Amino acid sequence: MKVTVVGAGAVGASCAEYIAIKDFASEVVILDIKEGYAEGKAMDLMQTASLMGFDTKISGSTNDYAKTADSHIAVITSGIPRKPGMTREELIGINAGIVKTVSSNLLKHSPNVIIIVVSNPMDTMTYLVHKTTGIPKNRIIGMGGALDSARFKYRLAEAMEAPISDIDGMVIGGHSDTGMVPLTSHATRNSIRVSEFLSADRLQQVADDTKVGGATLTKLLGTSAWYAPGAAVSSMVQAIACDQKKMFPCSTMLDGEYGLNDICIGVPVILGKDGIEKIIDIPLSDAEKAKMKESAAGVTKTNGLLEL
Ligand SMILES: NC(=O)c1ccc[n+]([C@@H]2O[C@H](COP(=O)([O-])OP(=O)(O)OC[C@H]3O[C@@H](n4cnc5c(N)ncnc54)[C@H](O)[C@@H]3O)[C@@H](O)[C@H]2O)c1
Ligand SMILES: O=C(O)C[C@H](O)C(=O)O
Repeated sequence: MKVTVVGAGAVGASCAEYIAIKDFASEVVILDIKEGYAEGKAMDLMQTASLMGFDTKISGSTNDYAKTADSHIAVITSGIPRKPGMTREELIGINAGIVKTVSSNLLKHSPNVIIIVVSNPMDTMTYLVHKTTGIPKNRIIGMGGALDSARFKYRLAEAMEAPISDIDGMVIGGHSDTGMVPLTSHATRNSIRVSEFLSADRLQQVADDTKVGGATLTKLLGTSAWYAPGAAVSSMVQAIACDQKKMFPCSTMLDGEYGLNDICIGVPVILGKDGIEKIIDIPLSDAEKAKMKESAAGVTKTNGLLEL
């Protein structure tokens, strides 16, 4: 199983590291446009192999896509991250051109590759890959909900003073500061609804903190986060590589599900060897439906900025 990670920056390197440590892929190729950068990251990571106990072979490439040939899965992390005070949507001007070129180059050498889009604004970048490559929708997956759900569980555990392993919960909708829809009414601690443990006000605070999770970290770090994003991507790559049939909220092209069409937005899907094997259309409350509709309107507005 060969995996390519485009972008050897913070998220790309973290993603490659977690994939290697989990030791399910035979080969990871990291590619970056910056001369020598991917090769350096790959060599540094390979020098952790004997310490961390993995056999995955990691190599680097400076913009040579021939080295990515016959990849099963490719992760696109290339592009600029936001700085404190910015929204993800403001990155579209630079990142759209990068994502378009990168996805086209990947497909020249790996025509059957499954693409995971990470670069922001992620839902719109996922839509762009659909519109410009024309490959089947099961092979284009946007990563956002897996990360947002991990942050939701972190905030729920914090509020309940509970171990995170007790918590289950999911965030759907657009991967933006205002567009995320944390499903507080569905979240549980060991099968008991979290509303049994937390007041409505505290639950609202958890949802609000979850939605600005990326912005909070960007303010603290001066650039956006990488550990949890890298871990989220690696879990999705593993689900596909190992045909796990696991459920993650992912950005996917909708054809009527959730009452939405011609939009990529976060909804629960099953990930297995074919990529997105099923979209799960769960019943939402009227309030959640209204939030999802508003979120979709935001993503559609950003999609309108694309030059297709
Ligand atoms: N979807 C999510 O949940 C999520 C999470 C974290 C970050 N992100 C996004 O991921 C992107 C990367 O973030 P980062 O922190 O790793 O940034 P970074 O600046 O650390 O790394 C980006 C890398 O992309 C490379 N690059 C630029 N153009 C390229 C091209 N044409 N081909 C190959 N490589 C190219 C750069 O040289 C750089 O090394 C950003 O857009 C960020 O907003 C998304
Ligand atoms: O917040 C960002 O800009 C990066 C990423 O989308 C995140 O949620 O960490």
